[in-house]
Amino acid sequence: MEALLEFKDVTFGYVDGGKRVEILNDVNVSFAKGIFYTIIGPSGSGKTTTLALASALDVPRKGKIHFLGKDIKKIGYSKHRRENVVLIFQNYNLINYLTAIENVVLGMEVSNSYKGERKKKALKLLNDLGLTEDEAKRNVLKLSGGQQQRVAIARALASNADIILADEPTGNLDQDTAREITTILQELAHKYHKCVIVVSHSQEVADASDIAFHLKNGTLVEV
Ligand SMILES: Nc1ncnc2c1ncn2[C@@H]1O[C@H](COP(=O)(O)OP(=O)(O)OP(=O)(O)O)[C@@H](O)[C@H]1O
Repeated sequence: MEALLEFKDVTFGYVDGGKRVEILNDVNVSFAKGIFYTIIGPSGSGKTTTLALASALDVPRKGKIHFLGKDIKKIGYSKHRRENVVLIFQNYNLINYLTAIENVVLGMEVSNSYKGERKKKALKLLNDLGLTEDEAKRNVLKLSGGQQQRVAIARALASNADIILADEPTGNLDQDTAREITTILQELAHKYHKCVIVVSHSQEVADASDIAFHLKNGTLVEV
């Protein structure tokens, strides 16, 4: 299977009190389209840091990250961030004073479609993810947590990025809603052919994924 995103001997750490603390040590891992991955591991092991590197919010101290075989340094970190990856967070990160549709439209490229068309496409995505038209037209603060996370997922899908990164996307949800969102994350990979990489503390989310990695002592190991 063709690798979409590859970590090649990636080492990264932070300087803490004048001392460098390595978080990832020579990590080699590759991610493909159409697959739902999870990264689990103890608190502070570097899961969020791994997503930050995948999205070029941070850059490796040693080693390289490739997108479709090309070093993202050569692609350009901001281009990679803008075009190839999109992030979903535990607290949804929606714009509070806008409706669900308007939030999804914000995730789209402005390029050549009219605003009316973009709104229609946003409504279709929200419908596909289980929101009614009435809910889609509502201010996002008047939606439940699970519905807000669906809006965040619709916004991610609207972006056309191949890689969807999610940091604890079910962390604020009750068990049933968390299960529904997990099923949607699975669909992002299997139905929409995205490369989905989810950081989670939930064993249930890990069990639902195609490939689960355990991050411990600076290394990712498939479990
Ligand atoms: N900007 C930073 N500067 C210094 N240290 C940092 C910085 N960001 C993270 N760290 C440290 O790096 C380590 C890994 O952090 P990270 O957030 O990646 O862990 P995590 O596995 O996602 O943890 P959790 O499960 O608690 O969210 C932690 O010890 C953290 O304190």
